[in-house]
Amino acid sequence: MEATIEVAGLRKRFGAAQALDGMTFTVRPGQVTGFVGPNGAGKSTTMRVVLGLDRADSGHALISGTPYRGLRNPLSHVGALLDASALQPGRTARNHLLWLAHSQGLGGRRADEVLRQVGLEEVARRRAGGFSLGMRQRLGIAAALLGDPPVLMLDEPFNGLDPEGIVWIRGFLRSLAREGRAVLVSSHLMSELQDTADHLVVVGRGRVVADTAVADLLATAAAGRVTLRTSARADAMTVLARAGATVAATDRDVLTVSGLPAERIVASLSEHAVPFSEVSAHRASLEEAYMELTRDAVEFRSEDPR
Ligand SMILES: Nc1ncnc2c1ncn2[C@@H]1O[C@H](COP(=O)(O)OP(=O)(O)OP(=O)(O)O)[C@@H](O)[C@H]1O
Repeated sequence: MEATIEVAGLRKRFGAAQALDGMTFTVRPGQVTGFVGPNGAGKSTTMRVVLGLDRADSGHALISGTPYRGLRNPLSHVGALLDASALQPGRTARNHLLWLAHSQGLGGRRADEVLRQVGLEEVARRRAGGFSLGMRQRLGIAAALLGDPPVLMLDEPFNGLDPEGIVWIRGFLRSLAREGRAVLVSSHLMSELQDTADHLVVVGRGRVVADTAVADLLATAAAGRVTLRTSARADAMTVLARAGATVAATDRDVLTVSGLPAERIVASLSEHAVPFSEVSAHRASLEEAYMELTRDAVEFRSEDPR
């Protein structure tokens, strides 16, 4: 059976709040899938339902074709990081993992292996209560990896990390996916998933707003746009607008031009002796693509029920 997470038609209400409203998507192996949406969109609730910690009112959630409760030795099928602070502060990192391993019938050797994998071997015998948030996140990921599961689910693993920690998690998630695992990572910041996610499931108000390959999303967002670097921004804007282009100022000396092919941009600027140092196909950022994707869903973007 292929390593997957399948969520279909999940609905879940907490009092007046419809936390999940038909949530449906599939997470495939060999990819990092970003699970993105504003606070309260239903990401954590979905993960809790997948792990059998919350019961959905309707719909179903399967891990590699089986409901969580039907899995034998669940840690060897799915690893999860839901809350990095969920540990006994008095226990050492290693004892925390040994305790988890033994509770699941796994050997102690795995504790040392995963500590090494996440770069915590030097602090393995220090009490986890004194760990920084970044170290706790690493320990949480180590715990998720104990059973060497083909499916991983991490809720906001970037939260509170310094830039070095973010770079580490990005590389680590990519390597886990390269090993063929299905990796689902939630975030409320699209920018965190840049250079990490291969696929995106964008959610709002308990349902999927977009389910797309990152490459397709970026290509659509970049379509037909050209980046122009010039020290004469005002002149360039005037000349290109006259030539029929739509021009937006991106940075102090950078313009994003649409509606005019690169060769016509070069010709117009040269004709009017406007200096420029770069004309290139625009590379959209994930953040930019996300804004484009949700542009028409203003209601969704401005939503913050808390
Ligand atoms: N145990 C609960 N009791 C009551 N309401 C809840 C509970 N858990 C979640 N909710 C509500 O369900 C909705 C979805 O919350 P959820 O935490 O799943 O969103 P999220 O996308 O994970 O947000 P965040 O990024 O803030 O974690 C919110 O309106 C939230 O207030």
